[in-house]
Amino acid sequence: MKVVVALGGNALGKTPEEQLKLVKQTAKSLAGLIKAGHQVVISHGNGPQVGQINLGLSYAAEHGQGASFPFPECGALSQGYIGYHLQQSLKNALPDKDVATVITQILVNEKDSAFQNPTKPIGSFYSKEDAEKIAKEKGVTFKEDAGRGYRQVIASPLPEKIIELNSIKSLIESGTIVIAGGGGGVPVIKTSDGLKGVPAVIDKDRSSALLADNLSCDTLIILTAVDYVYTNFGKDNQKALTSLSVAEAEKDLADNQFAAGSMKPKVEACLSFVKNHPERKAIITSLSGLDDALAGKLGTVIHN
Ligand SMILES: Nc1ncnc2c1ncn2[C@@H]1O[C@H](COP(=O)(O)OP(=O)(O)O)[C@@H](O)[C@H]1O
Ligand SMILES: NC(=O)OP(=O)(O)O
Repeated sequence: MKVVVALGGNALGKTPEEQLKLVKQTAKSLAGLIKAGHQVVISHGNGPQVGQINLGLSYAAEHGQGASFPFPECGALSQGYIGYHLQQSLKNALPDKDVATVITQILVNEKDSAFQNPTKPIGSFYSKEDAEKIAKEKGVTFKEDAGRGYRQVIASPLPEKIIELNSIKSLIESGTIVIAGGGGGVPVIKTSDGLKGVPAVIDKDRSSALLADNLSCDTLIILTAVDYVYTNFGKDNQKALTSLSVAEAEKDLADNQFAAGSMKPKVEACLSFVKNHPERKAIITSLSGLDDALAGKLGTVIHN
């Protein structure tokens, strides 16, 4: 199997301690896959982390402690922070292997309509009242996130091209375990001066699907906080989906079964990866469910 495994930012806990514990557990499952001879590339989200980094550095700047950090720089910091935990945990699980995080830039289109309609939830969850107050004070946008509260949202353009793809391929060929495309990749545009970061957060599910496609993978695994994709999620009649064909997924998407900014981009990314590729499959399950999902006992499998 050639697989990209994407770890959800929201599933990585709220503190460095929680994140390291969760990453360590997942690294054991990933190490098992690698030991079994599969080619595994790892990516991860950064929604809560990039929001916290941005908030903390903005607060410091507002209090005269250094400069404020633009979003692309915050995205790069989040790749280092989460990549460090993954690198350390994988190295501990597989001492004979080399592990490396590639700070990854991903090209987006500056005319992408996403820049006019922010949808990507970042940072912590707030009550409606607090969200309205902060939105007014700071001139930022908040949206309700899948029944969990209100979060700041930022533009989330589509990933078009992975700038460091050749470096990622070279590292894989040398036998290195690669962590890439973290936080969806730092979004950059082409200018007459070369590449330039833009204030946005790419959806890591979409960039993980692009990475898996570019690496000719047969499998994309998205690990999040739930064991399955559900229809009627959160309602009395919610139903766990063990198997989801392209046609079924398209119908459920049209029926608005999957929340925007959370489960919808995951299902769309899996669809884009498997559609018209009968040899491919995608799995959505929980971080702790990876072993069971690989044994076919848990998770939602998206297929043709
Ligand atoms: N139809 C659905 N099925 C399962 N989970 C859903 C659904 N709709 C919304 N969700 C929510 O989406 C969350 C996963 O999205 P998110 O937290 O953004 O992912 P990530 O772990 O990648 O950061 C789940 O934990 C769940 O709360
Ligand atoms: N960048 C990104 O998609 O992050 P999450 O996985 O935290 O949503």
